[in-house]
Amino acid sequence: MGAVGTLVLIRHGESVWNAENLFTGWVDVPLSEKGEAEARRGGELLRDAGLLPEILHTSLLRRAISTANLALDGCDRHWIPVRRDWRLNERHYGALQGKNKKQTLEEYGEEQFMLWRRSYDTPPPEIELGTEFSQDSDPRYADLGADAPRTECLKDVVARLLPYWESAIVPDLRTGRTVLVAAHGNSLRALVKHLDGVSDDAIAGLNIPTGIPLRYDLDEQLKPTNPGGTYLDPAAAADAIKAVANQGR
Ligand SMILES: O=C(O)[C@@H](CO)OP(=O)(O)O
Repeated sequence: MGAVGTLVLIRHGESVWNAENLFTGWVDVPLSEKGEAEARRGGELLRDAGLLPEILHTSLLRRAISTANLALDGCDRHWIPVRRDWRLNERHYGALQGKNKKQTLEEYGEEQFMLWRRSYDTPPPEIELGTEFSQDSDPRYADLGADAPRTECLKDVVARLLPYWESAIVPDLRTGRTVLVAAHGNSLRALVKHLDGVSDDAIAGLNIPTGIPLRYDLDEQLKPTNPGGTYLDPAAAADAIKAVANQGR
Protein backbone atom coordinates (compact mmCIF):
# COMPACT_ATOMS: atom_id res chain seq x y z
CA MET A 1 0.00 0.00 0.00
CA GLY A 2 1.21 3.54 -0.77
CA ALA A 3 1.51 6.38 1.68
CA VAL A 4 -1.74 7.58 3.22
CA GLY A 5 -2.62 11.17 2.41
CA THR A 6 -3.23 13.96 4.88
CA LEU A 7 -6.66 14.59 6.34
CA VAL A 8 -7.77 18.14 7.07
CA LEU A 9 -11.00 18.81 8.93
CA ILE A 10 -12.70 22.20 9.03
CA ARG A 11 -15.86 23.07 10.91
CA HIS A 12 -17.85 25.79 9.13
CA GLY A 13 -17.33 29.39 10.25
CA GLU A 14 -19.84 30.98 12.61
CA SER A 15 -23.39 30.78 11.20
CA VAL A 16 -26.11 33.35 11.79
CA TRP A 17 -27.77 30.86 14.16
CA ASN A 18 -24.53 30.21 16.04
CA ALA A 19 -24.43 34.00 16.54
CA GLU A 20 -28.06 33.99 17.78
CA ASN A 21 -27.39 30.97 20.03
CA LEU A 22 -30.02 28.76 18.37
CA PHE A 23 -29.95 24.98 18.01
CA THR A 24 -29.35 24.48 14.28
CA GLY A 25 -28.90 20.85 13.22
CA TRP A 26 -30.19 20.33 9.67
CA VAL A 27 -31.64 23.85 9.27
CA ASP A 28 -29.74 25.35 6.36
CA VAL A 29 -28.67 28.74 7.69
CA PRO A 30 -25.93 30.88 6.10
CA LEU A 31 -22.63 32.04 7.56
CA SER A 32 -22.54 35.29 9.49
CA GLU A 33 -20.06 37.96 8.37
CA LYS A 34 -17.76 36.79 11.16
CA GLY A 35 -18.14 33.22 9.86
CA GLU A 36 -17.18 34.28 6.35
CA ALA A 37 -14.07 35.98 7.76
CA GLU A 38 -13.24 32.82 9.75
CA ALA A 39 -13.53 30.74 6.59
CA ARG A 40 -11.23 33.09 4.68
CA ARG A 41 -8.75 32.96 7.56
CA GLY A 42 -8.97 29.15 7.43
CA GLY A 43 -7.87 29.37 3.78
CA GLU A 44 -4.95 31.61 4.71
CA LEU A 45 -3.86 29.14 7.37
CA LEU A 46 -3.93 26.32 4.79
CA ARG A 47 -1.97 28.46 2.33
CA ASP A 48 0.63 29.53 4.92
CA ALA A 49 1.09 25.91 6.09
CA GLY A 50 1.46 24.75 2.47
CA LEU A 51 -1.35 22.30 3.19
CA LEU A 52 -3.16 22.42 -0.12
CA PRO A 53 -6.30 20.25 -0.42
CA GLU A 54 -6.58 18.07 -3.51
CA ILE A 55 -10.15 16.89 -2.97
CA LEU A 56 -13.07 18.18 -0.90
CA HIS A 57 -15.91 16.42 0.90
CA THR A 58 -18.75 18.52 2.33
CA SER A 59 -22.17 18.09 3.88
CA LEU A 60 -25.29 19.27 2.03
CA LEU A 61 -25.59 22.38 4.20
CA ARG A 62 -24.60 25.83 2.94
CA ARG A 63 -22.61 26.84 6.01
CA ALA A 64 -20.13 24.00 5.30
CA ILE A 65 -20.26 24.47 1.52
CA SER A 66 -19.66 28.25 1.76
CA THR A 67 -16.86 27.76 4.28
CA ALA A 68 -15.10 25.33 1.98
CA ASN A 69 -15.55 27.64 -1.01
CA LEU A 70 -14.14 30.66 0.84
CA ALA A 71 -11.26 28.71 2.38
CA LEU A 72 -10.31 27.04 -0.89
CA ASP A 73 -10.50 30.34 -2.74
CA GLY A 74 -8.05 31.74 -0.18
CA CYS A 75 -5.45 29.08 -0.93
CA ASP A 76 -6.09 29.03 -4.69
CA ARG A 77 -7.70 25.59 -4.58
CA HIS A 78 -11.26 26.56 -5.58
CA TRP A 79 -10.97 24.17 -8.56
CA ILE A 80 -10.48 20.82 -6.83
CA PRO A 81 -13.03 18.01 -7.18
CA VAL A 82 -15.80 17.88 -4.62
CA ARG A 83 -18.28 15.35 -3.23
CA ARG A 84 -21.19 16.22 -1.00
CA ASP A 85 -23.16 13.87 1.18
CA TRP A 86 -25.88 14.12 3.83
CA ARG A 87 -23.82 11.74 5.97
CA LEU A 88 -21.50 14.67 6.75
CA ASN A 89 -24.44 16.85 7.87
CA GLU A 90 -24.68 18.26 11.35
CA ARG A 91 -26.40 16.03 13.90
CA HIS A 92 -30.18 16.36 13.45
CA TYR A 93 -31.27 18.25 16.56
CA GLY A 94 -34.87 17.01 16.50
CA ALA A 95 -37.47 19.21 18.21
CA LEU A 96 -34.71 21.49 19.53
CA GLN A 97 -33.98 22.88 16.03
CA GLY A 98 -34.72 26.61 16.06
CA LYS A 99 -34.82 26.84 19.87
CA ASN A 100 -32.66 29.24 21.84
CA LYS A 101 -29.92 27.46 23.82
CA LYS A 102 -30.04 29.82 26.81
CA GLN A 103 -33.83 29.54 27.10
CA THR A 104 -33.63 25.75 26.73
CA LEU A 105 -31.05 25.60 29.52
CA GLU A 106 -33.28 27.77 31.77
CA GLU A 107 -36.41 25.75 30.96
CA TYR A 108 -35.01 22.22 31.32
CA GLY A 109 -32.02 22.70 33.63
CA GLU A 110 -28.32 22.01 33.23
CA GLU A 111 -28.47 18.21 33.39
CA GLN A 112 -31.11 17.69 30.68
CA PHE A 113 -29.59 20.46 28.53
CA MET A 114 -26.15 18.82 28.60
CA LEU A 115 -27.63 15.34 28.06
CA TRP A 116 -29.22 16.60 24.86
CA ARG A 117 -26.15 18.56 23.74
CA ARG A 118 -23.32 16.24 24.65
CA SER A 119 -24.37 12.80 25.89
CA TYR A 120 -23.42 10.03 23.50
CA ASP A 121 -26.75 8.25 23.29
CA THR A 122 -29.62 10.50 24.43
CA PRO A 123 -31.33 12.11 21.40
CA PRO A 124 -33.60 15.14 21.80
CA PRO A 125 -37.35 14.54 21.18
CA GLU A 126 -38.19 13.94 17.51
CA ILE A 127 -39.15 16.89 15.34
CA GLU A 128 -42.76 16.98 14.21
CA LEU A 129 -43.11 16.49 10.45
CA GLY A 130 -44.35 19.49 8.48
CA THR A 131 -43.21 22.03 11.08
CA GLU A 132 -41.12 25.10 10.32
CA PHE A 133 -37.71 23.61 11.02
CA SER A 134 -38.24 20.02 9.79
CA GLN A 135 -36.70 18.84 6.51
CA ASP A 136 -39.36 16.38 5.33
CA SER A 137 -40.21 18.28 2.12
CA ASP A 138 -36.61 19.20 1.35
CA PRO A 139 -35.67 17.79 -2.09
CA ARG A 140 -32.06 17.16 -1.13
CA TYR A 141 -33.21 14.42 1.26
CA ALA A 142 -35.91 12.95 -1.00
CA ASP A 143 -33.87 9.79 -1.65
CA LEU A 144 -33.67 9.07 2.09
CA GLY A 145 -37.43 8.59 2.34
CA ALA A 146 -38.47 7.22 5.69
CA ASP A 147 -34.79 6.77 6.67
CA ALA A 148 -34.38 10.54 7.04
CA PRO A 149 -33.68 11.17 10.72
CA ARG A 150 -36.14 13.13 12.86
CA THR A 151 -33.61 13.44 15.66
CA GLU A 152 -30.11 12.11 16.34
CA CYS A 153 -27.71 11.59 19.22
CA LEU A 154 -23.96 11.44 18.58
CA LYS A 155 -24.10 7.64 18.44
CA ASP A 156 -26.54 7.89 15.52
CA VAL A 157 -24.20 10.33 13.78
CA VAL A 158 -21.26 7.94 14.15
CA ALA A 159 -23.40 5.15 12.66
CA ARG A 160 -24.43 7.16 9.58
CA LEU A 161 -21.08 8.88 9.08
CA LEU A 162 -18.78 5.83 9.15
CA PRO A 163 -20.12 4.23 5.94
CA TYR A 164 -19.24 7.46 4.08
CA TRP A 165 -15.83 7.65 5.78
CA GLU A 166 -15.04 4.07 4.69
CA SER A 167 -16.50 4.19 1.19
CA ALA A 168 -15.65 7.73 0.05
CA ILE A 169 -13.04 9.48 2.21
CA VAL A 170 -10.69 6.57 3.00
CA PRO A 171 -10.27 5.64 -0.70
CA ASP A 172 -9.21 9.24 -1.42
CA LEU A 173 -6.71 9.15 1.46
CA ARG A 174 -5.36 5.84 0.15
CA THR A 175 -4.43 7.57 -3.12
CA GLY A 176 -2.06 9.74 -1.07
CA ARG A 177 -4.04 12.95 -1.55
CA THR A 178 -4.63 15.79 0.86
CA VAL A 179 -8.34 15.51 1.67
CA LEU A 180 -10.38 18.39 3.09
CA VAL A 181 -13.58 17.55 4.97
CA ALA A 182 -15.81 20.61 5.58
CA ALA A 183 -18.53 19.72 8.04
CA HIS A 184 -20.02 20.51 11.45
CA GLY A 185 -19.40 20.57 15.17
CA ASN A 186 -21.06 17.24 15.86
CA SER A 187 -20.35 15.37 12.61
CA LEU A 188 -16.67 16.22 13.12
CA ARG A 189 -16.87 15.16 16.79
CA ALA A 190 -18.14 11.81 15.50
CA LEU A 191 -15.22 11.51 13.07
CA VAL A 192 -12.63 12.56 15.67
CA LYS A 193 -14.14 10.01 18.10
CA HIS A 194 -13.55 7.31 15.53
CA LEU A 195 -10.06 8.46 14.50
CA ASP A 196 -8.72 8.94 18.03
CA GLY A 197 -10.67 6.11 19.66
CA VAL A 198 -12.26 8.54 22.15
CA SER A 199 -14.53 6.78 24.68
CA ASP A 200 -18.29 7.36 24.77
CA ASP A 201 -17.87 9.33 28.02
CA ALA A 202 -14.83 11.39 27.06
CA ILE A 203 -16.35 12.60 23.79
CA ALA A 204 -18.77 14.73 25.84
CA GLY A 205 -15.87 17.03 26.71
CA LEU A 206 -14.57 17.46 23.18
CA ASN A 207 -15.60 20.56 21.23
CA ILE A 208 -14.54 21.71 17.76
CA PRO A 209 -14.00 25.42 17.04
CA THR A 210 -15.37 27.13 13.92
CA GLY A 211 -13.18 27.76 10.88
CA ILE A 212 -9.78 26.53 12.10
CA PRO A 213 -8.28 23.70 10.01
CA LEU A 214 -7.39 20.58 12.02
CA ARG A 215 -4.72 18.41 10.42
CA TYR A 216 -4.47 14.65 10.92
CA ASP A 217 -1.46 12.62 9.79
CA LEU A 218 -2.43 8.98 9.49
CA ASP A 219 -0.49 5.72 9.44
CA GLU A 220 -1.27 2.74 7.21
CA GLN A 221 -4.01 1.62 9.63
CA LEU A 222 -5.48 5.13 9.47
CA LYS A 223 -4.51 5.77 13.09
CA PRO A 224 -3.37 9.35 13.75
CA THR A 225 0.39 9.72 14.26
CA ASN A 226 -0.55 13.06 15.87
CA PRO A 227 -3.38 11.96 18.20
CA GLY A 228 -6.02 14.66 18.59
CA GLY A 229 -4.81 16.27 15.39
CA THR A 230 -3.01 19.58 15.03
CA TYR A 231 -4.89 22.87 14.77
CA LEU A 232 -3.21 25.24 12.32
CA ASP A 233 -3.80 28.08 14.83
CA PRO A 234 -3.63 26.37 18.26
CA ALA A 235 -4.06 29.55 20.34
CA ALA A 236 -7.20 30.64 18.51
CA ALA A 237 -8.52 27.06 18.66
CA ALA A 238 -8.09 26.89 22.46
CA ASP A 239 -10.11 30.11 22.97
CA ALA A 240 -12.82 29.09 20.50
CA ILE A 241 -13.19 25.62 22.08
CA LYS A 242 -13.97 27.27 25.44
CA ALA A 243 -16.63 29.45 23.79
CA VAL A 244 -18.38 26.42 22.23
CA ALA A 245 -18.30 24.57 25.56
CA ASN A 246 -19.94 27.55 27.30
CA GLN A 247 -22.81 28.06 24.83
CA GLY A 248 -26.14 28.54 26.52
CA ARG A 249 -24.59 30.23 29.55
O1 LIG B 1 -26.79 23.86 17.06
C1 LIG B 1 -26.12 22.96 16.52
O2 LIG B 1 -26.47 22.38 15.49
C2 LIG B 1 -24.81 22.56 17.15
C3 LIG B 1 -23.63 23.18 16.46
O3 LIG B 1 -23.73 24.58 16.36
O4 LIG B 1 -24.84 23.00 18.49
P1 LIG B 1 -24.16 22.28 19.76
O5 LIG B 1 -22.73 22.75 19.84
O6 LIG B 1 -25.00 22.81 20.90
O7 LIG B 1 -24.28 20.80 19.60
